[in-house]
Formats: sequence, structure tokens, C-alpha cells
Amino acid sequence: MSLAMDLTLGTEAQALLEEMLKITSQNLVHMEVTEHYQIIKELGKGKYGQVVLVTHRQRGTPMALKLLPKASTKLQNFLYEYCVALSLSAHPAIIGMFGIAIESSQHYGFLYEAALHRDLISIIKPKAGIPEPAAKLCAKQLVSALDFIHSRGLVYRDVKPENILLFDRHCHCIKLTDFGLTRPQGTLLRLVTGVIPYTAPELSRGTGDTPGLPIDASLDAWALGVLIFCLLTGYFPWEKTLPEDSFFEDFVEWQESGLDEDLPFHWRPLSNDAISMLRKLLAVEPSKRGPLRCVLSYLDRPWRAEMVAKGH
Ligand SMILES: Nc1ncnc2c1ncn2[C@@H]1O[C@H](COP(=O)(O)OP(=O)(O)OP(=O)(O)O)[C@@H](O)[C@H]1O
Repeated sequence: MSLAMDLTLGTEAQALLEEMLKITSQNLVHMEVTEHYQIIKELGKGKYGQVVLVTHRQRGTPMALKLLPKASTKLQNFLYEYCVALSLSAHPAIIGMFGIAIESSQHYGFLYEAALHRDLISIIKPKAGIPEPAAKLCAKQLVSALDFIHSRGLVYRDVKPENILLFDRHCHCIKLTDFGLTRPQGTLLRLVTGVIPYTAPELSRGTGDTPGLPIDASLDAWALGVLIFCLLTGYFPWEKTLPEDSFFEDFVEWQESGLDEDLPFHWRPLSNDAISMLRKLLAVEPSKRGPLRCVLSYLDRPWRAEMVAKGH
């Protein structure tokens, strides 16, 4: 997609979200959670909120309820996350929403589908990853979900296993959740702190005094590349995408030289096909980064070196 198209889509997405925000802010349901819902158990916790499994007191419907403390959450941010999730929830690999946003004395909250098999991080075995068929199922569904988000003029910006919910143990049905960082394409972003392995290098470098980097779909392609690496190996390719991280520096050197002998040692469990796919998703220069869809042409090929040795 061209930068001009990115910006047009981004502007349209922004306008739609502003409209949704206005309407939602007038329709927030004021209630105490336990008046209408029974809290069954905690499903998870993040930096910003807590997610609990609830059932509707009359109808018994099980649902997930994300609760964000009012003390630490701006109403605008809550509404934004809710409206983005609602606007995307028609996709099969994006969490379904019930269209109910609430405000209690202590929290803002919204109701959505509960995933009873937890999230992807819960099945990644350290130094082993997950079975290759499951990794491919995840990759295929995520490409579809992220492409859909991009087609709506947005960039997801938070691909990580904690945000991928499982609806079965073998990853036939996974869904993306947590739209707190999603922004319209073209939004100017400055980032100097909080670099994690999924952060694309153009962001971790920081933008100094410049107005910021206009975000686009290539940020999600990078994060998907890191995620696929983790699913196949059970470890991160690096801690942070900064020159002080020697694993990242070795990777950059290999990307630049293109020589097999420069391939970092911890990439060896991967097949040549998987390496070639990840080279595209993890191109250091964003304009050279492969589109997410490049993953699809690798789905029929082995992704682990041991599978090649076995003749799969
Ligand atoms: N619908 C759901 N069903 C089951 N578990 C869920 C659901 N939604 C969230 N969780 C669990 O709760 C955790 C935290 O949820 P979420 O990522 O939405 O919170 P957050 O505070 O925005 O997190 P972060 O720190 O990543 O920003 C998830 O990692 C997941 O394990």
C-alpha cells in the first residue's frame, strides 16, 4: 500500500472512531458489576486492567469483562480501546464484542467473548516452542486478522502471545485481543522507552526532536516475524532491537551480508524456508519489509530444520 493510501485510510479510520467515541460516551451503562453479573474467576491481568469471567445473573451467559480502574485510566483511552475493538470484532480471528460498555464507581469496563483455553503464552514451551502445525495455524489466522485491521486503516501495534487468545488447545481457533495501542495509519509516534523484542528497530531508535514516525502496517509485520520465531524456538531472537543487544547486532550483520555462515547460531533450529520468510518480515529497513501475506506462500513448506531432515 502506498503512503498516500495509508494516510487516507488512516484519516477515515480516525473520523469513524471519533464518531463512535461520541456515541459510546453518551451510552455508557452506569452500574455496579455485581448487580447484573456474577464474577466467576480472574482470566488474566495486564499492565492496565484485569479480565474476569462473569455470567449474567438472569441469563447465565458466560462473558469476559475487562475492568480498567478509573483512578489510572482516562475515559477517552477506555472509549478508544472499546470502539476500536468493536469496529474490528466482525473478523473471525478478532475477539467478539457484546457491545456493552459500563461505568461503575471504581471501573470502566466492557464485555466480550471469553477464551477458556487462555492465551498463546500459556502453551509456548521454553526452548521448544509449539508444534509446527499449531504455529502455522496461528500464523495463517494472524495474517488474516492483521490484514483486516490494516484494510480498516489501523495498525495493531501489540502483536505478542499474551494478546492471542486460544479457543482450543491446538490453535485451530485463535483470536486477537487488547486494542489499547491500535492507532490509525499515519499517526505520528515517538518512542524512546519500553523497547521489547517485538518493537521494530525504527521505533526503538527513537525519533529525537523530529515530530515522530508515521506508523504503518510494517510495524505489525515485524512483530509477527518475532512471534513466529518464538513459536518455533521457544525463545526470543533478541531482547531489544538496539545496538547494545549483541543478538540483534549479529542478526543485522547477517541480514546485511546475506551469507549463510553469518546466520546467528540460535537461528539454526529453523528450516531454510522459515529463515527466508523471516528475513522478509524482519527486514530492518521498513520499506523493504515483506507484506504479511508473504507468510501464506510458506505454509506448505517445513519451518523447522528437523522436519527437513525427516523428509517432510
Ligand atoms: N476474553 C478473554 N478470555 C480469556 N482471557 C483473557 C481475555 N482477555 C484477556 N485475557 C487474559 O488477560 C490478560 C490481560 O488482558 P489484556 O491484554 O486485555 O490486558 P491489558 O492490561 O491491556 O494488558 P497489557 O499489559 O498487555 O496492555 C491477557 O494476556 C489474557 O491472558
